[in-house]
Amino acid sequence: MVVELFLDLLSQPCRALFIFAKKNNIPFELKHVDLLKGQHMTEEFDKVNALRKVPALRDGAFTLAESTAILLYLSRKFKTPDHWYPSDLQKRARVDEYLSWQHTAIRAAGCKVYLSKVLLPLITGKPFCPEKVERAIEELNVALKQFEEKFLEDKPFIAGSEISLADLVAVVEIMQPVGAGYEIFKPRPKLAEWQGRVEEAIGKELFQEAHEQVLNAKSLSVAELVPELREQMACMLLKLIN
Ligand SMILES: N[C@@H](CCC(=O)N[C@@H](CS)C(=O)NCC(=O)O)C(=O)O
Repeated sequence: MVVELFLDLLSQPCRALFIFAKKNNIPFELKHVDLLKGQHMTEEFDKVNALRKVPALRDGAFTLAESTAILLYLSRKFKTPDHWYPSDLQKRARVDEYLSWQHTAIRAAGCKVYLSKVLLPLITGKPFCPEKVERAIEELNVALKQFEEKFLEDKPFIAGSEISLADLVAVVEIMQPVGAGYEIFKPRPKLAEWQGRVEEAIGKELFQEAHEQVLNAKSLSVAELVPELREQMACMLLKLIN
C-alpha cells in the first residue's frame, strides 16, 4: 500500500509536499481535499487529521499532520538525496533555522496578502479592503528583506550550493502573494534569480503543475461551499488577517 497524501494545491505546504514527492519519485496516492468545498471540515477527514488542516499523510494505520514533519518523514522513509535535508551538521542547522523562522514571517505575511485580496472576497462576495492588503504587503516586505539579507545572503540556495527543503518551503510561500497579483520579483533581482534557480532545480513543468491553480485566481469558485461553512471560513479568515 502506498503512502496517501491529503492535499489541496491551493495550499502552500501542500504544494511543497506534492513537489517533493514527485521530484523524488516517491510513490503516493493523491487524495484531493478541496478546501473551497469545505472537505477539510468533514468527519471523514477528521479521522486523518483532527486539526482539520491540509496537508496530511496516511501510511497504513499511521497518520501525520504538519508539513515539516511530513517532509522529514518522507525524506527518511524514502532516503531522498542528501541535499534536501543535509547530513552535514551546520547545513542541516541552516535548513532547520529557516523552517523554524518561516511560519511567523514569510508564511504569515504572504498568507495575509492572499487571504485578504483573493479568498475573503471570494467567500464573502465583498470587495477586498485596500488598507488590510496594504498592511499585509508592508509586513511581507519586511520578511522578504530579512529573507534576502539573513537567509539567502550571496548563496545560490539557503543551505549553500544545492536546493534543500528550506528553499522548497520558501518558494511555495513566496508564490502565494504572486497569485494575488503582487509583483514580488521585479523590484528584487536577487530574489528573482534565486526563484529561477529553485524552479530549475525542481523542473519547470513540475513547478508549473503545482502552481497552476494558485496562479489562476479567476478559476476559483466557492459555489459548492454550504452557507454554514462559508460563514465559519469567513470568520476564520477575518481572524487570520486582522
Ligand atoms: N502548520 C501547518 C499549516 C497547515 C495549514 O494552515 N493549512 C491550511 C491550508 S494552507 C488549511 O488547511 N486551512 C484550513 C483551515 O484552517 O480551516 C503545516 O505546515 O502543515
